[in-house]
Parts: sequence; C-alpha cells; structure tokens
Amino acid sequence: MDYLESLNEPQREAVVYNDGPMMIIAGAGSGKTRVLTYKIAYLMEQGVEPFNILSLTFTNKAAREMRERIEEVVGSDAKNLWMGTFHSIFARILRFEADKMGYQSNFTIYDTEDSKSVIKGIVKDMNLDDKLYKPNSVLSRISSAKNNLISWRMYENNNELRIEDEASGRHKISEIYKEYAIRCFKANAMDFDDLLFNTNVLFHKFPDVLNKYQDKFRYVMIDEFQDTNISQYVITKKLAARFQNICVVGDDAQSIYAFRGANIQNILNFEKDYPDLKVVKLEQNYRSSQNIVEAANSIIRFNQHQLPKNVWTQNDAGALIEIFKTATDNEEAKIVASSIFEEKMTHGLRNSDIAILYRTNSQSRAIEEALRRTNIKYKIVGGLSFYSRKEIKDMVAYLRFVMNPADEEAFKRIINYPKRGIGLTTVNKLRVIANENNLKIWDVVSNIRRFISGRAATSIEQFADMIKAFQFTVEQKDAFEAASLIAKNSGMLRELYDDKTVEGKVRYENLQELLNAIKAFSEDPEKEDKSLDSFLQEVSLITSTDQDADEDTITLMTIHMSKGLEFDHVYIVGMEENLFPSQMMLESRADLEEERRLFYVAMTRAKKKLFLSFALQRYRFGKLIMCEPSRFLGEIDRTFINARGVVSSSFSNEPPRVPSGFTKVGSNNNQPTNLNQRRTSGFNKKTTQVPDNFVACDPNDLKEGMRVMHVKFGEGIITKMEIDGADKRAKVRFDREGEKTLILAFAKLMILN
Ligand SMILES: Nc1ncnc2c1ncn2[C@@H]1O[C@H](COP(=O)(O)OP(=O)(O)OP(=O)(O)O)[C@@H](O)[C@H]1O
Ligand SMILES: [Mg+2]
Repeated sequence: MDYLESLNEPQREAVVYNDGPMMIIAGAGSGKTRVLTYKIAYLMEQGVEPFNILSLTFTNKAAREMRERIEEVVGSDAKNLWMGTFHSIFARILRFEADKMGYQSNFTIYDTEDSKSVIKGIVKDMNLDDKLYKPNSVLSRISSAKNNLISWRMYENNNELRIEDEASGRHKISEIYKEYAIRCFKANAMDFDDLLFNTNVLFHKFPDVLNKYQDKFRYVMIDEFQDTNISQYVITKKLAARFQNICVVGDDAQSIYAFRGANIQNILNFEKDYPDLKVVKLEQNYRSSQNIVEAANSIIRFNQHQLPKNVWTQNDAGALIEIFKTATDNEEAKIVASSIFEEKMTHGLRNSDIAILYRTNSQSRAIEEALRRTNIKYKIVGGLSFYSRKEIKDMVAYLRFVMNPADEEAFKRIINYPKRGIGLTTVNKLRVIANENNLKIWDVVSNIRRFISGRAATSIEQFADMIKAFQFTVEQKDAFEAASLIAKNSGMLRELYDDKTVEGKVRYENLQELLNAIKAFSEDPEKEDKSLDSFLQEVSLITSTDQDADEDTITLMTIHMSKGLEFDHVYIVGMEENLFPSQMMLESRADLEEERRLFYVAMTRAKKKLFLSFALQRYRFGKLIMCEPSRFLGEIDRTFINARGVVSSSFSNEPPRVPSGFTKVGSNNNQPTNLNQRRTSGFNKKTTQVPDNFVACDPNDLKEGMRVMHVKFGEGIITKMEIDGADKRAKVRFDREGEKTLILAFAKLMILN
C-alpha cells in the first residue's frame, strides 16, 4: 500500500473516505487527479468490483493514463473499470439500450461537420436566408438547448427562447431544431449533444433502465467537475442516487468552458443537493515552482468570483518568469524557437518536456514555421486531427454507410465519390422521394427502379449493389479485410493512387494509415469487440487530445486543450490585448474573468519555467495590426518576473509611439470600446496606431540615402548600412528622433521613395 504513503494528509483522507458524497475543490496541481486515481485503486483493493466503478474524465487519454496508474497497483483487473469521457461512456450505454429509444444499436455519431451539413440542408429546404441562419450559429443554439435539457417540443413552447430568436430575426430556429431532430433520428444518427441529451431521456422514460445502472455504478467519480454542464450534472446525479457514493473533483479557478454551457454553479448546487457532503480542500501544489504558483495566485486575485483558496508550495523558488517583447508574430515565433533550442541545450530537456500554448489555433502557423526551421520536432494537439482529414472522412463515410445505411450524411459524401455520374440534382431528387414517401434514403436507393428510370437509375443501382456486397463482406470477414476490400472496390484507393501530386500522395498514405489503424485494432488483445462497428464507434469519439505520438515532440495546443496536463517548460504566446483576453469573448466582466481563468490554467501547466511573449505587430484577419501587451501581463506581481524585453527595434522597453498623421487601423475592426476602459497593464497605457498600408520591406532592399518610415520613430533617411556577421544594421536619421542604429532583422521599415 505504498501509494498511500506518497500522499499528504488531506489527500490520504480523501482517498480512504468512501461512504457518501464528497467534493474536492482544490487548486491547480494539488493532486486532485492523483487522489481520484488512487481512490479507485484503493476501492478495488478493498474488494469493490471494477465494473461497479464509473469514472468520468475530460479526455479519453486522461482516462487511459489513470487506468495505467491503477493497473500498477491492482493489476489487469483495471481493464474492467468504466472510465472515459462523458460522451464515450454514455455512447456505450446508449448502444446497449438503443432499441428503447427507437434507435438501432449501430447508430452513427454525427460530428460537427455532419450536423452543420444537416442544418444547411434544412435551411435550404425551408427556403430561409442562409446568411441569417448560419449553420454554426443555429447549431450552437440547438446545442445549448440540448445541454440545458430543452427538447424541440419544449423549445417550441418556450416564450423566452422565442423572444430571443425573434429579437435576432431568426424566429424559425425552433422549426429547424424540430426538423433537425427528425432528420437525425431518421438517419439513425446522434450528434455529440444527443449522447448526453438522449441518456437523460432514457433514464427519465425508463426507470427500470435507470435502476439497472444505479445498481451497477456503486461509485461515481468526476474529474474536472468545474467544466460539467447541466445535462452532465443531471445524469450523474441520477446515476448516483441509490448509493450516493459520488466524488467530484475540480477547481473553480480553472472553469474555462462556460462559453460551451459548462456551469460553475454545479459546484454550488452540489453542496445544496448533498447536505451530508464531505468537502476536502487541497492547497499544497506539487507541480510548480514557488514563483509560478505565486505569480498565478497574483493574477487570479483579480477575479471577484471565486471560492477562497490558498495555494502554496514547498517547491523551490525556481526561475523567474520570462517575458519576451517582440516586434512581430514571426519574430515572436523565432524567439520562442531559439529560446527552446537554448533551454534544451542548457537544461538537457526532452522535447516532450516543453509545450507552447496559445489562445487560438490560427496562432500555430508562425510558430510551426519557426520550429521547422530550427529543426525542432513538434505535434499539434487539437488542430485538424487525422480523423478530420477529407480522405479519412470519406473512407469512414463508406464504412459508416455500410454499417448504417440510414446515415444520410455518409450517403451524401460517397454517393458520387469517386465520381459515378450521380449529380446533385439526382441526389436531391432521391431525398425528396424519401421524404415524400416517408422512407429512408437507403430504401429508395436499394429499390431505385420503383422510383426512377434511365441512366441515373442504372448508376444508382450499381451503387446499391456495391453497398450490398460490402455489407456481405463485413459479415464474412474481419474488420481489416473488410475495410481493405471496401477501400479497393469503392474505387477510393485507386482515385487517391492516381493523384500523383504531393498532396495526393499524402492522402493515399493517410488512407493506408487508416487501414493500418483498423488492422491494429482488430488484432488488439485488449479489445473485446474487434468488429468494424466497434472501431467506428471508437473513431467517432476520438477527441483531438487523444492521439499519442511515439516521437519525442514538443506540444503545441490551445490553452483549452491543455487542461489537467503538465510540462517542465511552458511558453504562452500572443499575450496581447484583443487576442488574450480575446476580443471575441469579451462582452462582460464575467467573460473577462473566464479569460483570466484561462490564463491561470495556462500558467499552472508549467512545472519549472514559464515564458510569456507578445508581439507589437501581428497579421490578423489578413491585415497587419498594432498590438498592445495583454492587461494580464500587468496583473502579474512584478516580484516574479524577469522582463528582458528581449527584442524590439530599439531594444527599449517603452511602448511604441506612433507619429501623428497615421490613420487608425481597427476603425473597421469592430472593437468594442469597453475593451479599452480598464487598463492595468504596466506595459502600455496608450492606444497605438499604425498606417493601414504599412508594409515592412525586405532588409535586402534597403540602401543608403533612402527615405523610410519606422512605426515608432516616424520618417527618416538611411545614412549608413552596416553588416556585422549575420546582422544587418542601418543608421537612420529620423526627422523627429535623431539618429538611431537599427537591427534590420527586427526593425520594420517601409520604403517611402
Ligand atoms: N503528495 C504528493 N507527493 C508528490 N507529488 C504529488 C503529490 N500529489 C500530487 N503530486 C504530483 O503533482 C502533480 C500535479 O498533480 P495532479 O495532476 O493530480 O494535480 P491536479 O490537482 O489534478 O492538477 P490540475 O488542477 O491541473 O488538474 C503531478 O505530477 C502529481 O504526480
Ligand atoms: Mg487534474
């Protein structure tokens, strides 16, 4: 039982207490996940059967890691634990119980792209304005209804929602919601939100089913509880109602999914719902250096809404936080890459000890380029994942349709890919026939002669025969053989093989890689169900953090994806106003607090060293804009910072000033004005401006005697060019500021004549 020795007193207390509801609300890095892991191991050691324990995590990867730890203590029995994300666990339950809901157990799980395509179709069929009813925003409206357990029927009768929709000019959303639900059902498909929503319906409508699972799950655990939504909360509460052995673990200061419906209120409700709740606080941080812990504390104090907590650590003070001030986003990337190179040399770090975090995915491009140039291996978590690539989705659509021929989205993808002369008009005709006769698309396709004749009918008949042959194959052969045959006989393999462009080759390799994955799956001794169907289920629930790379790479990801993880060195890039805090998310104080919690999450991922960087100029939305340092930088207690101000054109730490006469960029940027009201940043209190047409020139184009413009110093004349090793410098006599020597790699100059 030596793992108990590796815990501090309150952690141990939390591990061994298992008689009723418990909540651990504790600071970052204080061992919450560790406690949950050992709690499960402890229960199993006490003789609790693994299949009586349900543990819900933020990613499947987190579940896998926990399971491995538990296995170290209790052995292979840990395989039988019910562990995973809410979505994967409830998809599993819904498969078992599908028939009760009128679904077949091989239902498809629609991803966001599928869902949007269904909505697009509905908007078109209803003759609505597709600019007003954008798939994204309609879907998010439906999604948030579902996460608040509002069915389309309830939506229809809900005055408040109707008024909101009417105010935005979109009074048809309730009808779209209804049609969307009908189409998904007809396609034997559920979207991600349905996995939770339908589980709620299932438990509500079928008390005997609920009873069964209540009996089964004697112990229920939830990690990252602060980010659960109402739908998730209600399900788990129901499940735990019999034994009341529910243990939730979280940190209100790390709640970062409110924008997706997560509700911090769940923490407060929990105390009300379980009056005999045992509450445990963990305050000692084991992850980070003292400087990092204190710096993170210093920023989160700016939030008004939080439970009182005092996070401290016995770890060493460690290095100060580095702040890099850089001229442009590309330069920021370069500096981060060279810092990583240097740190690796001096501290003997592996790539996997390092992470670069950013607010939005699009920031990765510049960083990737710089890393490639420096020969540092990296992986992007949460970008376009393997399973989101077109060729993979096409192939998966074939498999989906073979398994579930009601799946209309899969059908749309493959009916004319590879090309078989079945155009959009025909496809639409098929859908109309299906709708009018209240049939599934497959019923029409597989009996096409009854409905249409001519050349199109022949092509469709051939398609139907092909699918029937595939269905037969799937019954006869193992997953890998069947998938290989489908890849070949559908024509997909040849289509990709014939494309000899570089991209085409990559796509062909990707398809092979998918087949490899199916082979590995069908030979995995750990898997009980090795069928193609079961492979598809797993694939549709893969979250982008779940992919493991064997290689030693540094990790690039958004802060949202980094929850629960830790790295020796962490770089947070793009610390600029309007980027972080994000301009798009800032409408209220609550939004700002959520952005700040996001920053808190990012900072507390670092064990030993934290680097923050910002650029003075950055390309955004296709335009070069001036940036101000993030207000969050100014909120960090100065004691913990080493502001080197690494690079700016003049090596100064002053904010850039802008010569008069510059037009203001951003006037068409829709910046809410309230953004500029509160400035605590010690870096920059002024709004900076840059000319709209400012385009920095290539240093090689500069010559003595040229008239140039500099963002900060204004106009001037080049008096001398100097080359010092790799560095090119220019002496410029500025009209206002006098003579300056600029390093051209960093100073951005625009040629005026
Ligand atoms: N008592 C302990 N002794 C030594 N190391 C510990 C102890 N408790 C936790 N740790 C280590 O501290 C680190 C943080 O633990 P863990 O990830 O469980 O924290 P957490 O509270 O879940 O963090 P987060 O809020 O980021 O999810 C891990 O590396 C863990 O192994
Ligand atoms: Mg954790």
